[in-house]
Amino acid sequence: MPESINLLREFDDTIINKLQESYAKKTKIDDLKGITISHEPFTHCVIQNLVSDPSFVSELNSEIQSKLKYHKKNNDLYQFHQTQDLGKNKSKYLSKFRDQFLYGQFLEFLKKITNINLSSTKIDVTSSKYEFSDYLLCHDDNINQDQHGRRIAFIYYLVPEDWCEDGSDGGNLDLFRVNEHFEPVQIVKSLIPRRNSLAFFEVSDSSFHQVAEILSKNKTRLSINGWFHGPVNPKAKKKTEILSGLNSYESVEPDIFFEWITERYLKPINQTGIQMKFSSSSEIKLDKIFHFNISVNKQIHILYD
Ligand SMILES: O=C(O)CCC(=O)C(=O)O
Ligand SMILES: [Fe+2]
Repeated sequence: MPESINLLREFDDTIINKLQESYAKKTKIDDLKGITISHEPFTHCVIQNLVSDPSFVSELNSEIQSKLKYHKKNNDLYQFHQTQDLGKNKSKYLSKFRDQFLYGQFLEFLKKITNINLSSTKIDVTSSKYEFSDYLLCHDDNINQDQHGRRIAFIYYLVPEDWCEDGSDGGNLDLFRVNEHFEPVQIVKSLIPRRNSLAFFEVSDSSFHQVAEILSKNKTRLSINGWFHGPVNPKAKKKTEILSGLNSYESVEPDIFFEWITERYLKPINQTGIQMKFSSSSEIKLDKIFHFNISVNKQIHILYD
């Protein structure tokens, strides 16, 4: 195994400057040493042939498929398999990819191109596996955060070499245009995953995307993906959606709140656990959160009063 893995071939300053300029001025770059930057529907970048050593790519591919544990994720918004956060995983190739590449060369590259002061201590990393009929419906990756949060989403693809270029295997990363209310309205770009390529984009209130359903019955869409963190872009702060006529939670009297919520959710220790789980997996299921004796009518009355 090589001592260090190289992000692409070496980049000289002329290339870095061109990429920086394209990112800042929203001009298009089409295949500059395998790198493409486009701004429709939102700024995104694809780097082909990311890791220069092909044997590293196949070792990494076999290692994650044989050593990592994938858990089924399934609800009405998605269906695929994913590992836990791999921040502390010690597998040989994966840890090299994470520590030398993501926390090293690639972080420096991203900071220069995007001009964002990305954190050098917090990168979320997981691996995802999509098989026949799996999908991930439209979402923006943008979760409410105060000071620090997800800034750059990245996906490194380890699909088989023969993943169809015409889209017939499915699994495109579809990008949506938003309307004036920042609602996703239409797919205007579809990125076909390619082995050893990496896509990244800035997380914002308009970065809506989805993984289209996998159509291939025998190919696996494997990836290493996650988020680089940094100071939250104030412009990307999500507006809290309050349905018209629906009271905001601040207007619910404390007494009513305590009457509703079951005791276990009021214990600080449980709240800390919930917060940690939610921060790491961005989702949580809270069983029996309301007392049974609170009637549906009463709930509706309080909400819509
Ligand atoms: O795999 C991809 O192309 C995108 C994955 C994604 O959007 C996510 O995991 O949030
Ligand atoms: Fe996403």
